[in-house]
Amino acid sequence: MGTVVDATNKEGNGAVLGDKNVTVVFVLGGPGSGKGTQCANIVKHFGYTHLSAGDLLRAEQKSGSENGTMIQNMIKEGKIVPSEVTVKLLQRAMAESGNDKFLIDGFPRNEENRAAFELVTGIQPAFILFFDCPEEEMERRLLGRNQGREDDNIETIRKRFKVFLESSLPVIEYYNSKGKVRKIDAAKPVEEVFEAVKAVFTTPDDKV
Ligand SMILES: Nc1ncnc2c1ncn2[C@@H]1O[C@H](COP(=O)(O)OP(=O)(O)O)[C@@H](O)[C@H]1O
Ligand SMILES: Nc1ccn([C@@H]2O[C@H](COP(=O)(O)OP(=O)(O)O)[C@@H](O)[C@H]2O)c(=O)n1
Ligand SMILES: [Mg+2]
Repeated sequence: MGTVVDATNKEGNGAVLGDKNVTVVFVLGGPGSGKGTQCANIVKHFGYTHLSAGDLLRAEQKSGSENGTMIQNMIKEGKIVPSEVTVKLLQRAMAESGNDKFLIDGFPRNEENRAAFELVTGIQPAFILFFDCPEEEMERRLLGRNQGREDDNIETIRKRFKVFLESSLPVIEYYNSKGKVRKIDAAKPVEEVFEAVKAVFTTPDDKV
């Protein structure tokens, strides 16, 4: 059964994706678990469009939007931006992509994100790719990421870990109870992690 995405474009001119059937995979895992890295690989092999909620928020902040200062403050504190903002950015990016298969990376990060996306788009994810990685390894990766991000400092990293445990893990548990989580050992080298990811995307049940 298909899902109708009634996405609204920048000018608010209504349905852009029309009645396209869309497939959404949520890509979750702690900060530094390798979500962005693996999404780039999945895009090359499986024809998905990668939408990183964090990247969309950073772009919105830099574009001088009225929400710019709020977004910057939330990111600096490792807090989760209200869903109203993030869901709109995701909807717009989906509509503009022209694709019908999406990896939504770093979203939903809390129950509010999850419920708002479902309510507004009516979309249920095909499955959840969960990158499981110990905190020490994630910390090491974030401190070495070198992308000039304002939140990759030890103070903010600790806050992001706390938010992950308190707000994001319960969302993963929610989907796990529905049998939708595909858990990957993300502590291994990039190529090995991708082998496990490929297996998920080529398993018949999940061939989407
Ligand atoms: N399997 C891995 N082993 C070692 N380093 C990794 C691995 N996956 C990603 N990295 C590195 O760790 C950092 C965080 O990865 P990234 O994909 O940005 O994670 P996330 O989007 O989950 O925060 C980057 O510098 C990336 O190059
Ligand atoms: N759904 C989301 C995703 C990110 N964010 C914000 O953006 C920050 C960076 O998210 P990200 O996904 O780019 O970070 P990583 O997990 O990739 O390191 C988060 O710590 C939040 O402050 C958000 O508010 N809501
Ligand atoms: Mg990322």
